[in-house]
Amino acid sequence: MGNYRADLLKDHANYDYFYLELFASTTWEWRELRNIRLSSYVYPVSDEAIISGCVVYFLLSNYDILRFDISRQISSSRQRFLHIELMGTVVDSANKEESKSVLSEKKPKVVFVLGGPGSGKGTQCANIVEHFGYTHLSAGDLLRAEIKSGSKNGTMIQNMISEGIIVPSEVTIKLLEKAIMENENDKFLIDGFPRNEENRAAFESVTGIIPEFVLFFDCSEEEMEKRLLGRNQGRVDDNIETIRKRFKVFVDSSLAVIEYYNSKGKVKKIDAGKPVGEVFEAVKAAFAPAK
Ligand SMILES: Nc1ncnc2c1ncn2[C@@H]1O[C@H](COP(=O)(O)OP(=O)(O)O)[C@@H](O)[C@H]1O
Ligand SMILES: Nc1ccn([C@@H]2O[C@H](COP(=O)(O)OP(=O)(O)O)[C@@H](O)[C@H]2O)c(=O)n1
Repeated sequence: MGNYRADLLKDHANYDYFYLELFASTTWEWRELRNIRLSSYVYPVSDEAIISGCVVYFLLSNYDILRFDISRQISSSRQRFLHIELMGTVVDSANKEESKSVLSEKKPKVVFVLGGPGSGKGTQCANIVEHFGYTHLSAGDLLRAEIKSGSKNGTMIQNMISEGIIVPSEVTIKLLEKAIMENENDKFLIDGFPRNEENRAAFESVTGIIPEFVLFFDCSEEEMEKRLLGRNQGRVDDNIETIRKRFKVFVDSSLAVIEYYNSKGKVKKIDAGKPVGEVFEAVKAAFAPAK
């Protein structure tokens, strides 16, 4: 059981600050815990905590469990520290092993399609399917279908999409694996995944799949915002407040994935700010066999 504050100090990445309100039924007082600092890579999965005595447990998006011991709040004259510990990770190891063997037998060819929200990933994937015979798997569509199916993860996924937060990898990877296994095709466009380093590393280790290449749709926020506000598909996250959060998540978490694949020479960057037809000309060139 590591000390979470110590972990955070080692990590110089971005932090997000959370606010917690607790009702002390003995004193009938609300206690406010401000500025709970978590690395931006993780988020509380839901606002439901498990409480036992003076200890509050939260499940985080990377399946770590965060433990707050309210009775061990340390005060100094200027600052108040909260005693926070990381409790270890929830891992579905049996399932991981099973899926690895199944997918590694199939050995599908995979192209990741990445880019900011509204950069035109879905639009161009439809064109690629028609011209190059791939099957399109949109991570966002699979998650939305999971909500509709009434799955036990539905509420958690719904909350995270409404906030523009990235759903834990285990959930998304299972949906992708299932979709790949259920389809006879062996060529897949995976759109909107991996969206952070956790997504990327977990997908590689669970499935053993390395993408052929990564198509990156590069587009200005101004243009993406205009497109999302005009998309009109009734999506809960296509409102200005959530759009801004999604842009932040893209810059803070998703760009790192593109940089990783760029360092491996796998990124094909497309200027996605142009009209649909022009973007598709560039996409076609990216799929053409190298001469
Ligand atoms: N090149 C483009 N120029 C103008 N509008 C576009 C272009 N590509 C897509 N769109 C529109 O922008 C919106 C977002 O596109 P979409 O393909 O759904 O993006 P993403 O899958 O990256 O979120 C849609 O309404 C789509 O019709
Ligand atoms: N790999 C992924 C893909 C999407 N998502 C969630 O689904 C939302 C919508 O993703 P999307 O790919 O359908 O849409 P865009 O944001 O690209 O327009 C994201 O904001 C995330 O909340 C996720 O958690 N993990």
